[in-house]
Amino acid sequence: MNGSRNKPAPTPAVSKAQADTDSGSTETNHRERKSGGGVLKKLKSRRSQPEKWPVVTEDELRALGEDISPDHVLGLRAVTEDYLCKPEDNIYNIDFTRFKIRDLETGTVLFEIAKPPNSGPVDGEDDGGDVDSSAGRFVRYQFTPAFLKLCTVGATVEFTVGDRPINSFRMIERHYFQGRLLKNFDFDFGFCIPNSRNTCEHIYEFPQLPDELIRQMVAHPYETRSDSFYFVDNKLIMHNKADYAYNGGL
Ligand SMILES: CCCCCCCCCCCCCC(=O)O
Repeated sequence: MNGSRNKPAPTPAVSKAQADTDSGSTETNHRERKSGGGVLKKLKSRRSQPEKWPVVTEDELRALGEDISPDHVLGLRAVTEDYLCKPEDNIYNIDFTRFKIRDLETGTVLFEIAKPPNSGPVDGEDDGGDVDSSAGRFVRYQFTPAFLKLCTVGATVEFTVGDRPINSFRMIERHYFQGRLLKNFDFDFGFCIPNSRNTCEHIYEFPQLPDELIRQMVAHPYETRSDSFYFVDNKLIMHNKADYAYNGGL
C-alpha cells in the first residue's frame, strides 16, 4: 500500500476503553505493554446506527461555528467538501508522530510512516507562506484490490499532547464511496496526561462489501473518501480527510 500526506507527518486517529453507551454495545477496548515500554491501547469502534441520527448538512454544521459535537457529524450523509474546523482549533497541541496499518489476520504491515524528530511547521503554517487549508490534513492512499477483502485492519497511531490534560479524546471516521456511507468508525481514547506520548491501535472491522461494489470501488480510484473528526470534551478540534484508490498493482 502506498499513502502520502502533504506534510512530513502522518495521519490521524485516536481512542480508548469505553462501552458503547449510545447503542448498548458491549464492545470493550484493552491495554497491553509495548515491547519498548509504555502502554498500547487497543481500541474497538463503538457500534452505531447511522440512520438513527437526524440528517444534517455540512453547511448547517459550518453555521454552528465552534459548537460542532459528535452527534452532529454522525448526522452527515455525505463526505464533506471542506474542513469543519481550522488547524488552530487544535488548542491541545495534539501531534501525530507515527502511523502504521497492518492486517490483523496475518500481522502483515501494509503501511508505516513516522514524523522526523524536530520537524518544523508545515507549509503555510506559521511561516508567513500562503496558507493551504489542507496542509497536513489530507492523505491519499493507494491500496491493492486485495485490501478490500481483508476482515480486520489495525491502525496504530502515536501522538503527543501539549501541556493541558485531555479528559475525553474521541475520533469519528466516516468512509464513503460515491456519496454512500460505507462505514462509521467511532473510537474513544479517553484521558491523556499533559505532555505525554500515547499509542493506540484502532481496530477497523471491515464491512461485508458486495462483489459488485468492490468492483466499482476498484474501477473508480479516489471516489472512496473519508472524514476523520477529532473531539475533546465533545468539541471538534481537528478534521482530517483522506481518499483511496484500490487499483494498485493492476
Ligand atoms: C471500505 C470501508 C472500510 C475501510 C476501512 C479502511 C481503514 C483504513 C485505515 C486507515 C484510515 C486512515 C484515515 C486517514 O488517514 O485519515
